[in-house]
Amino acid sequence: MRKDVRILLVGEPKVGKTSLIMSLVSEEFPDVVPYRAEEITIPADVTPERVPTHIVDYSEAEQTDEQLDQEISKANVICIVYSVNNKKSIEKVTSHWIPLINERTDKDSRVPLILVGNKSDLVEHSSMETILPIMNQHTEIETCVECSAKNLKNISELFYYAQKAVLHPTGPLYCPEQKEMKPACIRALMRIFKVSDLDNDGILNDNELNFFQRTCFNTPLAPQALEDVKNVVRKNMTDGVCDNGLTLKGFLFLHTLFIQRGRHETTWTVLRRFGYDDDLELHQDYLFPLLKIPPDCTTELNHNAYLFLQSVFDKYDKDRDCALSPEELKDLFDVFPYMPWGPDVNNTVCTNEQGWITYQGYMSQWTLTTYLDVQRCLEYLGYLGYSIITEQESQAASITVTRDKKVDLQKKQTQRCVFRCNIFGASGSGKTGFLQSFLGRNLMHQRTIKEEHKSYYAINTIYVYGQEKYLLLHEVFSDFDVLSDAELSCDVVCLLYDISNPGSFEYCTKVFKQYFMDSKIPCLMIAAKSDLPEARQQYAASPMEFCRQHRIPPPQAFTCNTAATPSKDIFVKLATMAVYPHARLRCMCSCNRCTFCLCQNLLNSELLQTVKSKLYTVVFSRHMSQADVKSSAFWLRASMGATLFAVLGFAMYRVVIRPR
Ligand SMILES: Nc1nc2c(ncn2[C@@H]2O[C@H](COP(=O)(O)OP(=O)(O)OP(=O)(O)O)[C@@H](O)[C@H]2O)c(=O)[nH]1
Ligand SMILES: [Ca+2]
Ligand SMILES: [Ca+2]
Ligand SMILES: [Mg+2]
Ligand SMILES: [Mg+2]
Repeated sequence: MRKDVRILLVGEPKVGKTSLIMSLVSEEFPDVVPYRAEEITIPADVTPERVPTHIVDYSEAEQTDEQLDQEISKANVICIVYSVNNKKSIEKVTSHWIPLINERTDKDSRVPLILVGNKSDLVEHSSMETILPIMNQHTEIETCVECSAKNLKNISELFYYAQKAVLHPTGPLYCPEQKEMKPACIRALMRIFKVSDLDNDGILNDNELNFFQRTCFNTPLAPQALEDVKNVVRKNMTDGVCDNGLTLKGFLFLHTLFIQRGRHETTWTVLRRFGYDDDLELHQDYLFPLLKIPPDCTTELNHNAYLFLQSVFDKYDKDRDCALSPEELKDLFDVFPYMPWGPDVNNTVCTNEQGWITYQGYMSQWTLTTYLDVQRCLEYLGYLGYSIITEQESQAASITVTRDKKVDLQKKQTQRCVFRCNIFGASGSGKTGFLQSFLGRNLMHQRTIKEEHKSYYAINTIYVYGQEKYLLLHEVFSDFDVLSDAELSCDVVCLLYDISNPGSFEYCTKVFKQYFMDSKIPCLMIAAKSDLPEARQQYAASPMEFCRQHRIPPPQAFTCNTAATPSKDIFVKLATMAVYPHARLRCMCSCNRCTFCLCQNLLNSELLQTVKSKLYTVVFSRHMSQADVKSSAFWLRASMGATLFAVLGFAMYRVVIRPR
């Protein structure tokens, strides 16, 4: 809504423009007036809509055509004044004033016009017969009014209409010829109905109506008023009220009624509360509230946002099978102007046997959007009416901006819940297979995925030391020239090669040397397709040697060519490395230097005793100094902290390497 209103009065000389203004201000008819009144500003608190209002006079005797043009382009609403006892001044409305104004304003942003018939005290008859056809012909005419500056009739009304024409224009809402609401208005009200229909049964019951009323007008409806509203609808249509609640049809009828009775400010209040601007588009400020994200920080949904999204899921999972069928999904996104999730989403998150997005998959996808494109997430939550339903200031209240990653590293702890793993590998090395196994899909299943529905992301939850985290895998396109910052900044790097393809390891070594050798991001080498016979890699060092030279954990065998669902162990390892990148694991036997590592959590527990007795080892880190390496006579490598759990029952990877 506009923050102020500028009303311009135009018309033939001597029709009484200046007198109208003076009468409004002094509440009495001035006998003598100047040609042109000074511009006056009425302060917000004395106007009915509480918006400062400027009133501007025009006089041909004092102003040039250029000055008039300027005033026309500055005006928000123009009153064309004629005198009811002066035929010529009426003719001039259509022959001169309307065309002049239309020429000076562009078609899309036409200013509303008000036809003002002054000096009604001088005649018995009304000019409406002449005026109504003009009004029907020119849709930009918002309203017409007859008044008298002399006996102060309809003066304040005139200015109120003018103000209202700017603040609550009927143009976008209603088509007077068809006597019905315009499609854009109906669409907006349908969305509002759907958002307000909290249980998605197609009816606004008393609770939902009261919530709606409270959100829009800040007061609940009295029980009697609620009944009255329903009775009005009942009287006018058969299916407007159902099970003692308002149907969509009834809801739309009510608004048509408001508008037809000239109470369109009611409909505007509702529309604005739900984020619409004067063109009935969702306002940019509504969809994209300000949210500052400093560099090296990531974005996650907070607890309340997950609760809200859960309620949305429950609302649309009508058959309660914990998955959204295509129809249910379509129903959910009905409040969006477009379908936000394409078929690739089904290959980014977990689905059920039918290939439908499960509850877990649904939450994962929201988490992904929040992480990768928080603006989009804000937009989506806006369509769902997040701020209205949760009674928050804006969607920004749903987002946690995490602490700077550098601080996390320094303090050696993190509150984050979402971690990103970028996967590099030569073309055909099995990256997609790796991503899909994270969603529990083996090779057989993966073959059913259409190329055009493929996703370069996979996200799922994983437990890291008993805490649920989201791990986001991203397949980096193998033919890159330069890597974007997003592809370089992640929490853990996966270098993946195909053990059966002798040329595929070299690619990993190149990527590693070029981008990650000197970075602090932990790296893990994946020996993919481990079900196939191993070929000797065409590279100076074997993968094992390469890893040792560069102090990264040894290659991890992986295959998704299994009958059952692929194992999750590798993803637990990755997630652990991502969550605890600082875990410069040292000696776990008796050196007491394990100040940072995960075993700190376990120090006092029996678990550690078990670990100690079973594994007198140095868990390897590539941040470890040469001295550390040499001093250990016998050491065993495993992928960082994951080892701890690996020993305690998980499958474990161990290599014993002779000291050099
Ligand atoms: N009877 C009657 N006379 C009016 C009314 N309004 C204005 N007049 C008279 O009409 C004459 C013209 O009024 P103005 O207010 O100067 O008209 P204007 O439209 O401002 O004229 P310009 O500034 O020359 O364009 C004056 O003599 C007013 O007293 C009215 O409502 N009734
Ligand atoms: Ca309902
Ligand atoms: Ca379902
Ligand atoms: Mg004047
Ligand atoms: Mg691929």
